Amino acid sequence: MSKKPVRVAVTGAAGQIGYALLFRIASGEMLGKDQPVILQLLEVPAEGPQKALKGVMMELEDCAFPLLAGMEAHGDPMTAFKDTDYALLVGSMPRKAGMERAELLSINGKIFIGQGKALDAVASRNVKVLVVGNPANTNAYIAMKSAPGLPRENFTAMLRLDHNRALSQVAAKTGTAVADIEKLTVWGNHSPTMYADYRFATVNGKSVKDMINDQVWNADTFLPTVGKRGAAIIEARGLSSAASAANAAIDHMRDWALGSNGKWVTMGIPSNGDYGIPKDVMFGFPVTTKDGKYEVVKGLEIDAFSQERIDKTLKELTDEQAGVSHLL
Ligand SMILES: NC(=O)C1=CN([C@@H]2O[C@H](COP(=O)(O)OP(=O)(O)OC[C@H]3O[C@@H](n4cnc5c(N)ncnc54)[C@H](O)[C@@H]3O)[C@@H](O)[C@H]2O)C=CC1
Ligand SMILES: O=C([O-])CC(=O)C(=O)O
Repeated sequence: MSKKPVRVAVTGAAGQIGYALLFRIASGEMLGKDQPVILQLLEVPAEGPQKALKGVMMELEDCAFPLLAGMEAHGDPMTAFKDTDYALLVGSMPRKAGMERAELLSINGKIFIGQGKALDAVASRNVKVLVVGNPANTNAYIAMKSAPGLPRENFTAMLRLDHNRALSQVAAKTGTAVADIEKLTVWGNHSPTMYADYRFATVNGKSVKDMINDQVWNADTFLPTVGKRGAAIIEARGLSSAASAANAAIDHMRDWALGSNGKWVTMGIPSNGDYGIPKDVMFGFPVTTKDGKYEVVKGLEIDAFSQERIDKTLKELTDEQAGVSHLL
């Protein structure tokens, strides 16, 4: 018997990430090739974005996806999020060349108050929320704090693009395949302060750290390359990452919903105090996922270099949090 459709809300659905994301959700790449979906699409309630959204929906229709059980266009989160099981909060302004993501907080932060409240009011009580819109960690924190009626662990921020970027850099450096690399993670904020950490990573059981054996490369090449990759894409494309961001959103939601089969993945999640990160800070952690739940990988040794990096990215996040406390 075929499965009951689930409801997937996507905001910023007519934007560039939306365009790279919706077709893959509708084709079953996010929730499985046997899971029908109903897309609940939110755009700004103005003629231009709504018209563009209609165009995207016409194209979705023209794909005749067997798993697309329905789709709706919305201009109000209170209707867009009704009974939704999954919410991908993408809609917000992207940065331009020369900006840091934190600079978007004053523009984008308030979007996540209204959307958090709407999720609180109308979404499924089990809704899984992924915030993509930047600055993603603090926007996710804002949404979580605006939705006190929902479990806090349902709110997550996207660090998966950073995780995937780190995987590709490590694969290139070691001459190995990304698929063979395990136990890599990215700690902290989706910003240049993030700490991509391959100390525990292995390729077919061999230590990546031993294979690379070059702390200068780690500190001076790897970390800046991963940390500033978003800016490098903007510099090259004139627009911020879209297809790779959509791909990471699919990876994040797929693993959360369907499980990571014991593999480590990185998710931005509200801290429970692990590794000394204060409760509720929306922080990138290594997690494993199973049965729709994530669990932080515990007991990892944090050496002095790593602690310094973790402290730096934590400080940035607590500063961002303090900057929005008057809104919450
Ligand atoms: N966390 C991550 O790893 C990444 C995050 N991003 C962020 O994702 C966001 C979206 O990026 P793009 O799709 O490239 O931008 P875009 O400008 O192409 O599309 C954004 C869309 O959101 C819509 N929108 C704006 N406010 C909205 C609201 N309140 N409700 C619903 N829709 C709204 C706009 O009308 C627009 O269609 C940006 O903040 C960007 O910085 C981008 C790449 C990676
Ligand atoms: O850098 C940006 O502004 C977009 C983004 O978050 C990324 O590509 O990592």
